Amino acid sequence: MTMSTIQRHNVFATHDDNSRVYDHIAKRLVRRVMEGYHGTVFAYGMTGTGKTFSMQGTASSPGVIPLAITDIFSYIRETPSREFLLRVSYLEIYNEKIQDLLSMASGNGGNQQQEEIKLREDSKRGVYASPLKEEIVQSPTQLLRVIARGDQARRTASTQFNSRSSRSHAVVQIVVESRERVPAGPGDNKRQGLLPGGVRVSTLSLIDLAGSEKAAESKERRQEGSHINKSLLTLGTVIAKLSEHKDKDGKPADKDGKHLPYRDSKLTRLLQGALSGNSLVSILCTISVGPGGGSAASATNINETLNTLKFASRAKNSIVSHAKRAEEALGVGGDGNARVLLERYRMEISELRKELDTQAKANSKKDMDEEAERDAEEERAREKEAELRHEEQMLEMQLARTALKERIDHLNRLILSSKSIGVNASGSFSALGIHPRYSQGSIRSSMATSNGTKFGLERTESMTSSASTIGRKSASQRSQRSSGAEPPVAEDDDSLGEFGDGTASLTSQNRALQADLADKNRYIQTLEKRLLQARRASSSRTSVGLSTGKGIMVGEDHSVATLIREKDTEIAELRARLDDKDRMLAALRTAARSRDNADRVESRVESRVESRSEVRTSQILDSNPGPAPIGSPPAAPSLLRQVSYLRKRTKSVDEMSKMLDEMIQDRVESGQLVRGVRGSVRVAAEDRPMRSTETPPSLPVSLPPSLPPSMPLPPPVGPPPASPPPPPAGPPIQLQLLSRQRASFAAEPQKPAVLEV
Ligand SMILES: Nc1ncnc2c1ncn2[C@@H]1O[C@H](COP(=O)(O)OP(=O)(O)OP(=O)(O)O)[C@@H](O)[C@H]1O
Repeated sequence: MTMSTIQRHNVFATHDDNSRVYDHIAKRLVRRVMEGYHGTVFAYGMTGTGKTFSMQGTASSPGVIPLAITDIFSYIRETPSREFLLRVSYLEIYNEKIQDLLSMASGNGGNQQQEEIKLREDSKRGVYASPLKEEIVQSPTQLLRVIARGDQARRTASTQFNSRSSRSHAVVQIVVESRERVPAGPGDNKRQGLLPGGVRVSTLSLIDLAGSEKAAESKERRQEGSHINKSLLTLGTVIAKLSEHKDKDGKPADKDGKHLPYRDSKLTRLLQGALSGNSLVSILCTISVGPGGGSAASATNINETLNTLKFASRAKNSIVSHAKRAEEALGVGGDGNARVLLERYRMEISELRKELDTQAKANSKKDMDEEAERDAEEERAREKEAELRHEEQMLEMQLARTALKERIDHLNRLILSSKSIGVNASGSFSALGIHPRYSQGSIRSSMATSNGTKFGLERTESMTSSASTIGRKSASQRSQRSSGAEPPVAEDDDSLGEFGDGTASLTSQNRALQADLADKNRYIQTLEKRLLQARRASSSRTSVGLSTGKGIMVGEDHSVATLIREKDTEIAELRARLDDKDRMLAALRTAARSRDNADRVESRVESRVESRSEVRTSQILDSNPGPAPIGSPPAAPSLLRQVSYLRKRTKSVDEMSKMLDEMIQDRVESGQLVRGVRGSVRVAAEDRPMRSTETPPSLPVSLPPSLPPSMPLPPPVGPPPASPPPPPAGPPIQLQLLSRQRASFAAEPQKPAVLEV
């Protein structure tokens, strides 16, 4: 074979840059790869002839690999009807061992332990190295950076012909996955339009072979050269046989019909698919035509150049590509399809999208729930505010109710005071009426009731006893009735004729007064209800202020304020009427006491006359008088016993007077009473003189319930009687004074009282 017989295709000179070389040998192939064909571009030639320079190029003159990468992404940009996924691997065959340049640490040598990479064969993928790291790249820069990292790990060394000679075969594989885009429907968005279809997988292999070389000086270089030469020899053998023999089907085979020796080297084994016609192949053969070195070197270069040209010629004639576009793989079944990342990613994306939709729905539902929750919170806040407002209104109404109830209680106290006075009057005055000596005495007091507990109990007791004592007549009159049933209170005739027109009794007056007060209470309750209704009807908040002088002032609600003022006026009138009733009761008591005094004086005069008559007609001295029976006076007491009896009575009266003095002194000391210059005593709270029409108050006293009705009473306090009273038949009577708490009546300014002794 001479140079003239060698067919020359796309021969480039030294001054031709890499882009021109790429455009002629690789550009169309790369485009085919993007369309689904397998493609292989490798550089073959003697060491130092520019293989690496042509494949990688320089920054100013990029080679086939960077230009192919540029075209790959340009094609992706120009093909919107498809979507692509790119993954890249980078390996080297060094001394017939496969090294993963992307898994190796940077630097020359690759000392890092790696799992042995073996070549495997798959019906769909063909021959491939495994395990091999693949990196998915999304941009030209990223892809170039990955390849540059592998270049740094590639083994290079200085040789006789190249200061940085490649000592291995380097294989860059770019796997291109692509799939047709399905137009989005009218209701679909852009992403939903990317419906999964068949995925097409193709591989672009860019191989920078090590240069064949003659025996090197160093053992290492010789060993490397041996493996390099062996692999290149096998490659040449395969290509030579491919051009010489075909099987009956026209497929390349050796002369015996056996398969070609691809397995004799890792290089031919890896290039089996490409060399057998399953891939588009482009071979770049480099030779050195210029003078270099000595004559020996020139002779070597010539031989290598001839070998390269022979290789190129055989390859051109033998490598017949019958590559077909890769079938679109549907689904992810099988080992081959398992590598279709685009499908897997698409399914993963679909699943993630569903999950995203689910989360979006959940978020939407959550948002709705949160919005509902916010609405509920706002509603609760409004309800709480309304509740607080209602509570404030209720509190204001409660204040108004409290003020009203205080007035009601005040009126009730007035009523109870009136009743108590009546009871006490009936009890004490009845008792005084029963015992004329006490009713005749000068003890006069007016003690109003208080709400004290002790006093309440005493008052209750007094009221209980009043059922049998109220309105009783004098002892003589009572003794006349003693044989019969106790007359009812309503039949009390004491008051008849004593009270103005003489038609109404004290009880009747009390009942009328209480009925009147009950009516007033009901009216106050009605006013209270009207107040509440007015407050509820009012939309604006009203402020309620309590005025001690004017009662309740209700904000701007003049009608309510008017009602309250009217009520206050009625209460004031009611109070005035109560005072009038009290004065009327006091007048009744005074009249009853005057009548009792008259009866007692008459009885005392009769008793005194009888006593003197008996003294004259009986013997003066009685040596053995004997004890007098209890309950009846002695028929003929001796003078000495009379004297003794008088002393005892005097002592009893003195004791009672002493008790009263002590009580009055206590009240004077406590400030409740004020003693006058003439010995009179008045209530300290009294700020106005007692009117002449008012009845002097009487000191409430009560008799022990065990006191027998027929028991003689001690003499009244005051001027001693002209003659000694009949001798007592029993123990001296002890007056039970009501407790001091009754002095709290002083807090009632409307109830003036004067206590005189
Ligand atoms: N066309 C060219 N223009 C300018 N310089 C070139 C050209 N071809 C090769 N060179 C230079 O020649 C030297 C050797 O080139 P290169 O390393 O590419 O050879 P090689 O064939 O890869 O050798 P080896 O097989 O030993 O790796 C490099 O310094 C490179 O820059």
